Amino acid sequence: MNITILFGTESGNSELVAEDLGAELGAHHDDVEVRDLQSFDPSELSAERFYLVICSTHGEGDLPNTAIPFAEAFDAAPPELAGVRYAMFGLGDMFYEETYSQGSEHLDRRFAERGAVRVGEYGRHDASSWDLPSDAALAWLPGVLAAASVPA
Ligand SMILES: Cc1cc2nc3c(=O)[nH]c(=O)nc-3n(C[C@H](O)[C@H](O)[C@H](O)COP(=O)(O)O)c2cc1C
Repeated sequence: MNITILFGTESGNSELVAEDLGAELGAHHDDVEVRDLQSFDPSELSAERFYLVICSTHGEGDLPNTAIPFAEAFDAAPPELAGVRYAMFGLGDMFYEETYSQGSEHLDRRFAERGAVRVGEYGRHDASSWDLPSDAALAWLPGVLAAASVPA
């Protein structure tokens, strides 16, 4: 399975998660790439790959800096995403209550509106918890791979 891990971050946590997932998946799959959303064009999304999207929340439930150019490009030229499968992992902080983890949801909504299908549980990490973001993501990963029928 060809896997692309996309991350949107502002202070680096999502990038670290993406790199740790990439290292884990790279041990079992030949074609695993980790890409920052700020240098990934929406037109690159393909049904030939499986996507793990890792994205934090900033401002008041907003996208983090490196996901903003992607969202703007997406809105300017919404891609056709029929056949595209992805899993979503949002980083946030329950301290923010009603905007908890909403950054990733801005991407999730865009993907769904264009016909992509989310696979597996919607993963989340709460910065107010004792868990490290990568530990939470690595615990989330096997269920997603099983749901996507990707060998672990
Ligand atoms: C200025 C600021 C605003 C934030 N706003 C929110 C928010 O509205 N909702 C939320 O769930 N988390 C919010 N967070 C928490 C971050 O999403 C969380 O710390 C996350 O782990 C950061 O990941 P990153 O380093 O990949 O950007 C905010 C953090 C900062 C510093």
